[in-house]
Amino acid sequence: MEKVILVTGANSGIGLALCERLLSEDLGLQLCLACRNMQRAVAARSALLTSHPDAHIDLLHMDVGSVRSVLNAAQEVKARYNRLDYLYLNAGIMPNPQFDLRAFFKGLFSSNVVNMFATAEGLLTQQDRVNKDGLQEVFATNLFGHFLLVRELEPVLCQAGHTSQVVWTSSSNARRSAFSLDDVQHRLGTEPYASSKYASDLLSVALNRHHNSRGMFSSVICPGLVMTNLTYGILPSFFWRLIMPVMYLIRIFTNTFTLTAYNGAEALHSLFLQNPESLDPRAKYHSLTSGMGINYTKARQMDIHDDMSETLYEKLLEMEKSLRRKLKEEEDDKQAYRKYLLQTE
Ligand SMILES: NC(=O)C1=CN([C@@H]2O[C@H](COP(=O)(O)OP(=O)(O)OC[C@H]3O[C@@H](n4cnc5c(N)ncnc54)[C@H](OP(=O)(O)O)[C@@H]3O)[C@@H](O)[C@H]2O)C=CC1
Ligand SMILES: CC(C)=CCC[C@@H](C)[C@H]1CC[C@H]2C3=C(CC[C@]12C)[C@@]1(C)CCC(=O)C[C@@H]1CC3
Repeated sequence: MEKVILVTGANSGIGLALCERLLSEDLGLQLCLACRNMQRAVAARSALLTSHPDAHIDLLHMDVGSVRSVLNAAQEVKARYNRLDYLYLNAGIMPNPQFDLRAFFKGLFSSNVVNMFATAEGLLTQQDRVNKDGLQEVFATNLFGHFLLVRELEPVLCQAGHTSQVVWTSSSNARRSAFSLDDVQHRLGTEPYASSKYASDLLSVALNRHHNSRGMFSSVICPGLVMTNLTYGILPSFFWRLIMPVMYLIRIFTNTFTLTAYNGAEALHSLFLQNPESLDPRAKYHSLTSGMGINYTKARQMDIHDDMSETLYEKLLEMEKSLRRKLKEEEDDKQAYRKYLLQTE
């Protein structure tokens, strides 16, 4: 039977490279590219079909940052497929990044230099905003929309006699000190990206606790530093090209500068080949590239407390409940208004 794979944010960067790699591995896959921009989704599908003309590739409109869009898309998935084997939660944003040049130069001459290049700790802040659902945009896109998607897709992910894999594209930028259970959306801080990625690490552990017994397994990967639209938002592409020789040099010391989307998708691809039951639920799987350009995946333990991951899970369930209630009320109001218009005509 064809394996069914859904990838969010599949129209560019690491998501698109993953699709390319999966098709090179196995042409008998049913790939579903879930994207917010259908024009870019069509272009991505065409590019994949150019290298794999016999591939089965569907498109699905989904804005992971919008509750309504996620719910509609999930309905569509359940109507199209009767089971899902892999769910890659890859879409992500880092809006308005600010690079702290002073901290960078200070870090360059400190003993923390390798860690600074690997994690960007202390170097980046972002400006977030509130979206139409009243949620912080980074939280809504990188975490909550994906959480809702998993919840909605439970019937196709958790099926008797079948295992499924949920894979989060997290980051080395994920940091416990950037996250607070009192402010899970990171309304008050300046590192919403690091916070949302740490939250995804916590959530993955909680999902395993609640769903492993029903055949659903969740894992977390880090793609390393990859040249994509996301990183071109931090520094312009011409600048990245200019410092490329330095980047290859740094790679010798960190192995985290994977640099290409193909390399960055290494851990995603490697998880695809593994039995989900054999994966460590508390590990983050890192895509790494050696100084010689050899790709490999390495599991590292995450900095996670069980009680913290459970509290986040409960808070997300609460948030889901109240957003669903709000949507229902909006729907009821609309219907009442339509009825009123019909009566007054
Ligand atoms: N590049 C890097 O160095 C690293 C990246 N990551 C993570 O990797 C993942 C992929 O990013 P990357 O490939 O680098 O960057 P890209 O910007 O190339 O890819 C991000 C993808 O997510 C999509 N996306 C963004 N917002 C939404 C939304 N609301 N609904 C649906 N899709 C959306 C984008 O679509 P669109 O084209 O419409 O914007 C795009 O397809 C992200 O989660 C990122 O945080 C983690 C560590 C390092
Ligand atoms: C000389 C040289 C290589 C300069 C680049 C300095 C910084 C712009 C980078 C150093 C570490 C990088 C990094 C990221 C962005 C660019 C850096 C800050 C990420 C935050 C990108 C998104 C992630 O999810 C993790 C990356 C960690 C490393």
